[in-house]
Amino acid sequence: MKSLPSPFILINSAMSADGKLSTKERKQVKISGKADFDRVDALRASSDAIMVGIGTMLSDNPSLTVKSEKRRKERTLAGKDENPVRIVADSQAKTPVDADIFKKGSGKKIIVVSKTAPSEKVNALLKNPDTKVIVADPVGSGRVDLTEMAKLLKKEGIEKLMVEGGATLNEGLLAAGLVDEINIFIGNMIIGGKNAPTFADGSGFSENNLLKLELISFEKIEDGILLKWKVKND
Ligand SMILES: NC(=O)c1ccc[n+]([C@@H]2O[C@H](COP(=O)([O-])OP(=O)(O)OC[C@H]3O[C@@H](n4cnc5c(N)ncnc54)[C@H](O)[C@@H]3O)[C@@H](O)[C@H]2O)c1
Ligand SMILES: Nc1nc(=O)c(N)c(NC[C@H](O)[C@H](O)[C@H](O)COP(=O)(O)O)[nH]1
Repeated sequence: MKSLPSPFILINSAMSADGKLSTKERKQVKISGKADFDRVDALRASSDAIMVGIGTMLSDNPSLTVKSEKRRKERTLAGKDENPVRIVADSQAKTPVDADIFKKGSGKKIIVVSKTAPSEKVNALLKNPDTKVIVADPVGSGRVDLTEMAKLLKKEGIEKLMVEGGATLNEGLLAAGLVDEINIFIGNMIIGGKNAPTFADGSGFSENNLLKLELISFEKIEDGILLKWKVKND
C-alpha cells in the first residue's frame, strides 16, 4: 500500500518509441503533437499542483501554466487560482530567480529544498511573489525526502499532484512508493543514445522487486499511443 498521508500522485510523461524523454544533450523535443499537449493541458487544469525536478527546471525552464483560457476561467469560476500550484523539487535551491514559473501566469509557487540549501538562494527565491519554500529533509541528508515532501504538500491542501518529470524525479517517486498513476504518451520517433534520459532513471529496481503496473487504458492519439497505468504499490 502507498504510504500516507500523500496527495494522489500522477506522473505524465511523453517518451519516444525507444523510451527516451529527451535527447542525449538533454534538449527538450516535441514528442507530443497538438492533441496530446491539449490532453496534458486538461490534466494540468484538473490538478491542484504540477511538479518538476530541478533537472527539468534547468534544462527546459517550463512555465507549467494552463494554456487554455477557457480552462483557466473554469478554474477561477470554481474558486481556484488560474494555475495549479507550481512546484520544483530542488534540493539545493538552484531554481533561477527569474525562471518562467515566476514570470508567466499567476498562482502560487513552492520550491521544495533540503536543510543544506544555501540560505541566500532561498531568500532570493522568496522575493518572488506568491512563493513559498518548504524544507523536506528530516534527517538533514542534503536531498529532498520525497515521502516527507508528499506529507507536507498534503498539509498545504494539495490533493491531486501531477508530476511532469524528469527522469530522476520520476524514479525517485516510484521507488518511494508514492505514485498512484502513470500516463505515458509514446511518440512516433526514435531518439536513442545511452545517455539520453529515459522515463525512470535514478538507480532503478532490482530483478526481485520490479515495480508492477496494471493497465488502465490505451488510446491512439495522432501517430502515437497513450498508455494509462495504475501503480501496484503493494
Ligand atoms: N518528455 C517528457 O515528458 C519530459 C518531461 C520532463 C522532463 N523531461 C526531460 O527530462 C530531463 C530532465 O530529467 P533529469 O533526470 O535530468 O532531472 P529531473 O527533472 O528529474 O530532476 C532531478 C533532480 O530533482 C531533484 N530531486 C530532489 N530530491 C530528489 C529525490 N529525492 N529523488 C530524485 N530527485 C530529487 C534532484 O536535485 C535531482 O537531480 C530533461 O532532458 C527534460 O527535457 C522530459
Ligand atoms: N507532454 C509532453 N510532451 C512532450 O513532447 C514534451 N517534450 C514534454 N515535456 C515536458 C516538460 O516538462 C516541458 O518542459 C513542459 O511541458 C513545458 O511546459 P510549458 O509549456 O513551458 O508550460 N511533455
